[in-house]
Parts: sequence; structure tokens; C-alpha cells
Amino acid sequence: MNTTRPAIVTDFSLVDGLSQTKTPLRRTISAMADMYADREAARRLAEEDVLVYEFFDAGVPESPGEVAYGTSIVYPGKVGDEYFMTKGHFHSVLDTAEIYYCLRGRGIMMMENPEGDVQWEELTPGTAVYVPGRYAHRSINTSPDEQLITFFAFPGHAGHDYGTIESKGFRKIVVERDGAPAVLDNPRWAQ
Ligand SMILES: O=P(O)(O)OC[C@H]1O[C@H](O)[C@H](O)[C@@H](O)[C@@H]1O
Ligand SMILES: [Fe+2]
Repeated sequence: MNTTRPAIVTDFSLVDGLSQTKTPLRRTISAMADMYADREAARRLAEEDVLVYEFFDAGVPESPGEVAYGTSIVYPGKVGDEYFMTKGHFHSVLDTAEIYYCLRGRGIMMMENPEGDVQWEELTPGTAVYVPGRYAHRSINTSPDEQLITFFAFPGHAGHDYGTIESKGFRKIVVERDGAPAVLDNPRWAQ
């Protein structure tokens, strides 16, 4: 049996979070227009196909024992008064955690479990947020002008479950109120 495996080395820019050697995945407003509370505003932005976030996934094997990792860049912007954010997801293997280390910018990591416990934590450079297993997670950029850049790592076999969030949404949304982020009940949250 050949037990040799090559080490993997990846470049990440500390300026924009991207790898020069790999291609990021990009999500525009049109890929998630219905996830924002103000759907009219989302549709207007979707016409220009505004880029909301991009992320780089190192592409390690999706098996237990592996550590998937990459960087994620959420651009500054709002849909109505709701800040740009990722789609967010549960892991298919629900009880798998994820770590996010904030490299740049300012934001909020929104988390909720199937039983309805909701938590959120601020992301600032140098902060690591450990998302416990069983918690859906979404990163939200609350800066008016800077990218939110995070490095993330999670178990290789975790998988992504988008369906639950796509149909129900998160219980909370993050909007700008008097120039500052505020966490509110999601008016569109469906039980
Ligand atoms: O998968 P989304 O909710 O669209 O978020 C985009 C990406 O964000 C994070 O950085 C996760 O660790 C990735 O696994 C995820 O795919
Ligand atoms: Fe995840």
C-alpha cells in the first residue's frame, strides 16, 4: 500500500483573501435574491447582477479525517437596509463544527440550531469564531466600505445543506439602523 501523500500548500492574499492559483466560487444577488427581507430591492440589484461574496475552497477529499478549508470574501453593501451576507447553511452531517478566523473587515457570524437557539458573534480581525456542530451559519458584512475576509476550516465529510435555510430563512436578520448594525426578528421567517 502506498501511504505517501503530498502536503498541500495554498497561497492566500492578506489583502483580498484570494488565492492566485485557484479559482473562487462567486455568488451574485441573483443567486440569493429571495433570501433578503426586501425582495424588491434584491430584484433591482439582481438586474445588475451585483457580486455579494466569493469564496475559495481548497477542494480536499470529502471524507472523515480531512480538513476542508479556504477563504471567504463578503463584499460591503446592502439590500434595502439589510447587509450583504452569505446564503448560509447547515452541514449535511449536522454535528460537525467549523472555525472562522477573521482576517479583515467587520461583520457578524449568525448561527442557529434546529431547536431554535440563536447566537451571533462579532467578527473583527484577529477574532476566531467556533461555530458548534448542529448550528447553521451565515457571515454578514456590517462594514460600510470594507470587505469581510475570513479563513475557514471544517471536517472534510461535513457537506452543505442549503435547503432548510433556503425555504425557512434564518430567524434573525441584520440591518442598518441609525448607521449601526441591529439584529432584528426576520419578518419572513417561516416555521
Ligand atoms: O456556502 P455558503 O453559505 O454560500 O457560504 C460560502 C462559504 O462560506 C464559508 O466560508 C464556508 O466555510 C464554505 O464552506 C461556504 O461554502
Ligand atoms: Fe459551513
